[in-house]
Amino acid sequence: MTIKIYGVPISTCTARATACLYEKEVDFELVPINFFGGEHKQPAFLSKNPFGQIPALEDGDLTLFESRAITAYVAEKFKETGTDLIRHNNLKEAALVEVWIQVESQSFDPAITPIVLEYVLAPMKGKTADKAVIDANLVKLEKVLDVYESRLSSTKYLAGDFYSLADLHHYPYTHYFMTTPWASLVNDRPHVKAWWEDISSRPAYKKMTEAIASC
Ligand SMILES: N[C@@H](CCC(=O)N[C@@H](CSO)C(=O)NCC(=O)O)C(=O)O
Repeated sequence: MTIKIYGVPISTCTARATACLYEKEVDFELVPINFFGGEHKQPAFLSKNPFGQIPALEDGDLTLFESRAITAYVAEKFKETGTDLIRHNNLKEAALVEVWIQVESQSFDPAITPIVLEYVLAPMKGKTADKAVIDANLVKLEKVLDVYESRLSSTKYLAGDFYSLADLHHYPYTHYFMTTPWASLVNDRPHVKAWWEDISSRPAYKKMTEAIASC
């Protein structure tokens, strides 16, 4: 049974889910959703995600939504193959992976998302970016990245000296953020820069960006 991902490659949250499948080297079918045509708000998709947001996953009779729940499922289901993303044989390491998964979701994502949505998505919709929103969230993002700089001065990756799902979750929004005029927030922090260069050199990231570029 092939796993299906419903979404579009340029969608950051779809990309988070597909990056995990690429990292685990799991075959899947991407079922395109006509995002700009509003298909994600139609009954057929709402039956997969009542919140009307992409991505959704189907694996046999299981349907999931929320990209981080999807990656957790994939990482658990395929924990014995490919990259160990969740450190399932080491309780302490697994707990630290969860800490930094939550940090990405609760602190990093809320700061970086508005910047990317304003700078990248707004023009796609013919709108001008709201500079006040960008400026306010750049301040928040700097504070988060200062914590990352400190953490990454003592560990190679966020959860420890091993790559994990916590690092992978940063792929999509950081990918877009690095195309904005504020990439220096990453590049001016040596340990954050080294971390980003390391994790974005992985094949899974390259496959994710190739899929985005193919749109
Ligand atoms: N917490 C969820 C967010 C999904 C989401 O915002 N999806 C966007 C596209 S990705 O940027 C989306 O579907 N937006 C349309 C909408 O919110 O109506 C997740 O991680 O899967």
